[in-house]
Amino acid sequence: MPDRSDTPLAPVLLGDEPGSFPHSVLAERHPAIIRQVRESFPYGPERHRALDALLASCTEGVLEPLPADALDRDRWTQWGAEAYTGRPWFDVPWLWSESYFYRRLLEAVGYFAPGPWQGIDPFRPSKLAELDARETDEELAALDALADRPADERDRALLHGSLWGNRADLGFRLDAGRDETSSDTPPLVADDSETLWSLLPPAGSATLCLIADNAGRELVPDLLLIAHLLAQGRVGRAVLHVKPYPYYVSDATHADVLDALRRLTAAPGAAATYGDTLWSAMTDGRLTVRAHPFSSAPLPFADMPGDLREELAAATLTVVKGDLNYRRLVGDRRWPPTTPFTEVTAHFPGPVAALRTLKSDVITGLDARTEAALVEAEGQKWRTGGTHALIQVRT
Ligand SMILES: O=P(O)(O)OC[C@@]1(O)O[C@H](CO)[C@@H](O)[C@@H]1O
Repeated sequence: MPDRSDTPLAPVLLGDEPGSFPHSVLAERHPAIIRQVRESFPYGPERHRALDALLASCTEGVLEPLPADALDRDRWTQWGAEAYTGRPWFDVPWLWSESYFYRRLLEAVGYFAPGPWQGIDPFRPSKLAELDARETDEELAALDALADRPADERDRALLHGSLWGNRADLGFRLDAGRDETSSDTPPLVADDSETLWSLLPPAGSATLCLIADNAGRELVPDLLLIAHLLAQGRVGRAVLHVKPYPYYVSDATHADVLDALRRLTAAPGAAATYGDTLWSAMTDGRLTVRAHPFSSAPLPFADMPGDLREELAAATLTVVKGDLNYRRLVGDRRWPPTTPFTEVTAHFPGPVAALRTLKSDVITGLDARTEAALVEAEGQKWRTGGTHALIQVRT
């Protein structure tokens, strides 16, 4: 991360503290994900053995190097593999070990190797179930009532749909025992939405990059937001950044975009109109989908490569969705919550907006009163419970 003399760097989050959220992800969530994946398809004995080996490695062992013939081995070396392989999963930066876990999981199910399981997304059954759920029908039906509302109400509804859609990630739901907090504190802990709208004036034909997070019930409202912005002329061109391979259980890939798009175009009522807008925008090049390798890198966005930096620098606004992308945007560190968002995102190549529900410890840009009220009401649970959200913008 570039030097910012006025904001000293906070310590990087590791997973080594029993009782902490990162530790619970490594010690409990990852084994649960392996169990879930094992049940998702009738994998044969070889795949089961590889999943067993990963389970042993990630709970009691060390990070093992990728196979010598892995096509992305050099890329992982550039991303720090030599420094971290051979070390216990709990002792390296949490962002690194978590991201590497998904790479190893795909290795275990044969996602990359030539053969029958190549390219089969182990999370697809749960992603499709979510897309097919009754709740998705209900959310899409609500678009009918929106059609007659004033423009500013529609703007707000679609922005908030995309924001709160982030609450619906499938990995999060694996934590069945996580406490639901009820609190009198406002759901939005920061709200720079006025600034966001000022960057995307009507008929301004801005270029928007949206760095997507989860598929299913998050991606659908993300796509609806993009369709709305295109239809309003607030955006002339949009680029949707997705993951190059299945990641963090429910993160969106290109295949998930196509599933979501089909869901929209096949829906009754207004939803199909949004779907048609997106379909024609993809067809004529106003909407493109990108799967840059760095999208699944175990590194903060401050380390993004030059080509991606250039692309994002040319955007009027980049919207960064979700919790993991927030960690990558501000740096996965124990920042004091009042650390200015504008300073920790100074490295970003252009104007950037974070839309995120709070599901991990990292937080910046709070005012002292908000932080104090949250702590008073909930201790530290507001950081990880997914019950609060933020819209933060750096112009
Ligand atoms: O990025 P998302 O989908 O909003 O959230 C991902 C998440 O649920 O998974 C990670 C823990 O595994 C945390 O970064 C975060 O809580």
